[in-house]
Amino acid sequence: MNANVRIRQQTSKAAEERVAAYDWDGLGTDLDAYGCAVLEKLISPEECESIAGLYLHEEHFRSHIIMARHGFGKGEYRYFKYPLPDLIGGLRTALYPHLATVANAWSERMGNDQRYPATHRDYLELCHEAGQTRPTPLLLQYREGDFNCLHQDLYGDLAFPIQVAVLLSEPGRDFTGGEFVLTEQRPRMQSRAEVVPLRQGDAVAFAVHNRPVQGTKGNYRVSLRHGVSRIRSGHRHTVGIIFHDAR
Ligand SMILES: O=C(O)CCC(=O)C(=O)O
Ligand SMILES: [Fe+2]
Repeated sequence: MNANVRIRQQTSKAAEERVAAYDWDGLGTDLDAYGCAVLEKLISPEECESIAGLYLHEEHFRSHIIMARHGFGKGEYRYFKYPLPDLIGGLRTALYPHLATVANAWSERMGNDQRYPATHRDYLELCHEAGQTRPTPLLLQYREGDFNCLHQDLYGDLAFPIQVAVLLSEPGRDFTGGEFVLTEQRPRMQSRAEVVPLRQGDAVAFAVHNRPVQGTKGNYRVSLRHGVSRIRSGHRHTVGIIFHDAR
């Protein structure tokens, strides 16, 4: 085994262990109740700095999006290339099976036939067979005045229904404003908003587009969007981990 392979395996083991240490029953309960759940301190401040620092190194990325050019808001992001940086790839692989359990329960409750395989490798194979082969993990950068409009990260017919975003900057110190926001549109009802307080290194797992809500007459389906409120001052970086690949 060469040194690179060994380091990669250590990182993915470390990612698996850190992810397994969370209370997944509690996170599942929060996802069911609110459409989101927070994994506090998923990555260390040093790891946050080193991931945010990749932004300037174009060789890690396949594309660069200036949000204002597309009407997505204001700010910018870059999609990582394969192979993903070890920590991000490791977390994507390690988070997936826990989230797939929730995703499968949601599918069943919404009366969908879709079931998600137990490993991310098998899920990616389905994406690739469907022509969705481009990696979706991304690194976002916001400055004062920037914001991210409410949206859904869909990149083709296949969509894994839960995604994760990790805040790489420290609120109050590195930036102010810039809250992570989720909205939930209930059928024939007014929308509900959820603001998710995060510290540096915290991850939020949240519904990508739909989720079931338990009502008095069974489950109904709500439609979600997420975004970021205006950055009032400073700089804010996040890394987004999306489990389906893109067309
Ligand atoms: O910057 C954020 O907190 C949200 C980024 C985002 O839209 C995503 O990760 O999909
Ligand atoms: Fe997003």
